[in-house]
Amino acid sequence: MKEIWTTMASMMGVWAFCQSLLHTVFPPALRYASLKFLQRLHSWFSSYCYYDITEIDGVNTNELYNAVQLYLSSSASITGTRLSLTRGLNSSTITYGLSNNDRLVDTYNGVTVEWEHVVTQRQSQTFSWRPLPEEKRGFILRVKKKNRQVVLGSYLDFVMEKANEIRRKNQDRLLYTNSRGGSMDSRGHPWESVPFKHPSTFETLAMDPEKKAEIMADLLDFANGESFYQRTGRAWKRGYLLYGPPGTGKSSMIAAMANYLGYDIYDLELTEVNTNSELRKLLMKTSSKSIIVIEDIDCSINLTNRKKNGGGSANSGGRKNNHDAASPAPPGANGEDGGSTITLSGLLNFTDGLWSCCGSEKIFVFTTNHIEKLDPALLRSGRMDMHINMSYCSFSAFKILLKNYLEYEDTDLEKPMLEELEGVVEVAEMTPADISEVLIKNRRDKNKAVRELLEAFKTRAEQNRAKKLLESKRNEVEDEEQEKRALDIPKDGFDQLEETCNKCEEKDDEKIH
Ligand SMILES: Nc1ncnc2c1ncn2[C@@H]1O[C@H](COP(=O)(O)OP(=O)(O)OP(=O)(O)O)[C@@H](O)[C@H]1O
Ligand SMILES: [Mg+2]
Repeated sequence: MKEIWTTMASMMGVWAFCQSLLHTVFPPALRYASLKFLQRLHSWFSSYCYYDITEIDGVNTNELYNAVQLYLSSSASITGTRLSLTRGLNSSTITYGLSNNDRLVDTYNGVTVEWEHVVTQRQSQTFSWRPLPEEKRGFILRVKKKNRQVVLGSYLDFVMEKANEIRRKNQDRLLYTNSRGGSMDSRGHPWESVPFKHPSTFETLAMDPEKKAEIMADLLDFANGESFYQRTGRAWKRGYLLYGPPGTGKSSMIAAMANYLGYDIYDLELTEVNTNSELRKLLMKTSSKSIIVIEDIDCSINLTNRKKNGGGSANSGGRKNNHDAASPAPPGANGEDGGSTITLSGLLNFTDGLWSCCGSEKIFVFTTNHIEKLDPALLRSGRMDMHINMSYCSFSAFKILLKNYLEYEDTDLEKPMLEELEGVVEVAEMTPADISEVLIKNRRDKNKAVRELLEAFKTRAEQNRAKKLLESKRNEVEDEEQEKRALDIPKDGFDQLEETCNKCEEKDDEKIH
């Protein structure tokens, strides 16, 4: 034992001597150069290569660093007694990651890589416009040299993609609005956002199950259709027009779509947008995987006809200063696109032009209570690919409401009652909103709720019948009056003609005499 200690002491003495010799013989510059040389020598002979991914790249945050951190948090191989936990802004989920100086091995397409999280103290605060954190953080990726191409070619893209997916899954949906008009916030963002927590889903939506399934399949095809859109040369976007009377579930459908696909919603208030270029800027600042909504489009802008100038009843509830693209621009307007007003043409470009595909995977949804007021140009396929009629409550939709509000199944209701309801639901022409009000009011007493609804259906059905009768009578009377007028016109004309002829004859007679 004593011998070992003696040997160790003498070895340390030799090491200390060598070090002091090195310090005196070699100046610092030479020392640095030889260190570099040794490192190079090591990298030549080593079968590995290393990539540094630092948290801050110059003065900007390195997106890849954040992505790697998020990606590794999903790794099944993360173990250990010390992990770092994070909860991001607008997120209700906690993610965990590698803590300082920990390592993790990952495999991708048969290639093994090793990640190390390195945290060191920042030496001195260099000058910077914004204060830098005291710690320098980064990842070192160790890869076998022969696998370098795989890592640089596709692994890092895969990491970024996976991280985005995790971020979306962890993050609450956001609802954006442009209520600030065209002005931007300090980060140059024209949209304001709040967490989107609407509980509407396709399950809670009362509508014909077949129609519902068709819409869901269409949405899913869209979301999974990247390669299809790429192959066919189409921008990866889709337009839906939801039309129907108030209270039939158009807004609820939008919320259900967002919840189904996990997309954010941009609720575009057209009346707050002053020019086409402002509209374009707003579009540029929308993210991928989002639904851009324009509600009550017939009330927001004059959309009667691109070719005609202004006017039109559609404008009555909307803006006064808009004009059509084809109409002469008012003084001060800079022409069609950069003009000082927002036009239908600008809106069409917004949904279908080159700008509509900035970012990708976007859904446009327009809603209206009056489809007949919309310009056909806006409705054509490619702009509004699917027209969804949200109409009065059908019997199948009614059964969904019964199930949602009263937890009723078909079999819970007696057959005569069910048949009676079936006979009146559709003629009553009540909206799901009307029906749900009755159900909410009586949800503690299911039988009372159904009885009250049946009464409401019958009353409304009766009112509708009376209204239709009155209307047909009014039409009959109008037709009769029109017929009479049609007969009157030639008669009046004939009387006038006869009178003129008589006068002429009298004059002729006078001349002869
Ligand atoms: N099809 C439906 N399924 C389930 N609930 C519905 C449906 N339609 C309407 N409702 C209920 O009625 C309320 C109003 O519906 P919603 O706002 O979706 O109607 P809307 O068609 O957008 O009306 P508006 O044209 O006035 O904007 C919602 O809170 C929802 O609970
Ligand atoms: Mg609505």
